[in-house]
Amino acid sequence: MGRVRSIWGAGAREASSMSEATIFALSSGAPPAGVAVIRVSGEGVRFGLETIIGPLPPPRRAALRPIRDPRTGELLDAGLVLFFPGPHSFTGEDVAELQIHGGRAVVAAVLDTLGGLPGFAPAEAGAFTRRAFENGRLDLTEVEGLADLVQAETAWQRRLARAQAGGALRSLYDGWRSRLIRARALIEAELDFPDEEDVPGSVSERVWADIAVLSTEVEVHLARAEWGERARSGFEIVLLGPPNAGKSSLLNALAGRDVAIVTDEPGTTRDLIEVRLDLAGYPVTLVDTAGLRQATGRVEEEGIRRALARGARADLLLRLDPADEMVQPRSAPDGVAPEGPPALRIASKADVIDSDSKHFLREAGSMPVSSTTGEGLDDLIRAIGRALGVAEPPPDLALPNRARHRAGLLALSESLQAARKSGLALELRAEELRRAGDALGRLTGRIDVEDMLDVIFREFCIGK
Ligand SMILES: Nc1nc2c(ncn2[C@@H]2O[C@H](COP(=O)(O)OP(=O)(O)OP(=O)(O)O)[C@@H](O)[C@H]2O)c(=O)[nH]1
Ligand SMILES: [K+]
Ligand SMILES: [Mg+2]
Repeated sequence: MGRVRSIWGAGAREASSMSEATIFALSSGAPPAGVAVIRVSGEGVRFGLETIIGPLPPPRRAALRPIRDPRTGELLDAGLVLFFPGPHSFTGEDVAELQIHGGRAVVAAVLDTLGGLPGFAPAEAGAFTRRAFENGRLDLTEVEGLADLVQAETAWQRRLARAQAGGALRSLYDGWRSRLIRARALIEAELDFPDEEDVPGSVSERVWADIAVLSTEVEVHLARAEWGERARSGFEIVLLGPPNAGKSSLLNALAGRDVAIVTDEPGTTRDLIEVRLDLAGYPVTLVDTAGLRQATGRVEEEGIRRALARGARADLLLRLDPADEMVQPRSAPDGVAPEGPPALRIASKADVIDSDSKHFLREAGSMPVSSTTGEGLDDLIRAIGRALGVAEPPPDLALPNRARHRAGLLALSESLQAARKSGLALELRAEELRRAGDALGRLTGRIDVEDMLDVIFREFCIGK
């Protein structure tokens, strides 16, 4: 006991000279779980580990250790301990991971013990990643990729996030940056020594040729932003049609579960009903709505108003009409559907018509679908992919995928284009190249990003 106390006291003095707290957090999911991973980062890691587990394990090698509360000497748990000395760690600081049993009381006791160590403080959301960024282990695009990877729900979200966290955008942008630096150096030389023979005109020509190529590469990359943003943040698809067209049934069929109430009563659905779906790897919000008709009461009227408003800002509409009525119209089709978003026309309840009628409907541009038998659902999912323009993924996964990227790339592209104006004085063209470099620097977080950091790191969960 006495020995433990003396270490405690020494640590407290050490901690007061530390610039930043040693942070710790439960990095795995909420207990109870089979295993819990607690992560610790900062100058106090060595001291903290020695205090609660005894001798440090060799770097990057898992070792089974008892974990004790130094205040009482009580054995809290035994678990695998990993030590990653800085700077070659996730944060760039000394890092430790404790893999312990994932029971609530075990996790609580170990967190409480860590919190009792001098200079130790619970990590805020994103704090580990923020240190990794500040220590130059990650650039801003990799940080964003990690945030997306943790949030990814669908295959395309995972692929994009994995590529970006692994440096796909970083290496592209760093490559562009090196080319810009080289171009600027050559232009500066020409500005400094305008009359010298050793900066021949052909050098300058090559510089501008490469800037032209770079400018095209940026344009091509920027053109993929829409794809990237859609694959990352998803689409909204709204079901519209007359009462009893089978909208709620189709929502349930696509969701694979019983989300919305289905009855043979027209006017069953009144509120908007949303489900988040993974449609062929893309995140989709599918919205069921009230059937469109002359409303019979205030509730239904409001339901229809909401249906139309939501439909008007959808990425895609699914317009349903019962197949038998499309083959033999009994009433004029409703004319109230919103204009604007692209729409797929669906002939619902296709199980009640014969194959000649289906052929006729396809020819007329409708897709026969049956929620009862599942017929036509796979075709519908493929058609949705085509209608949204995501059916053909771009050849690589280095894709701009958020408004921040789009804005930065636009600034970059504009500066490059301005720099290429041959009528402009060389000084001004050089200045535009400098601006292009700044735009890239903001994209990767090398410069001028303090104001954006809080926004970006807020996306993280605690322990990451
Ligand atoms: N045979 C057949 N019947 C269907 C199909 N889809 C829906 N129905 C039936 O059609 C009726 C209406 O279905 P809903 O899904 O409630 O239709 P809705 O468009 O949501 O109706 P409202 O919410 O009232 O606007 C129910 O009796 C369903 O069982 C289908 O694919 N085939
Ligand atoms: K109904
Ligand atoms: Mg319904």
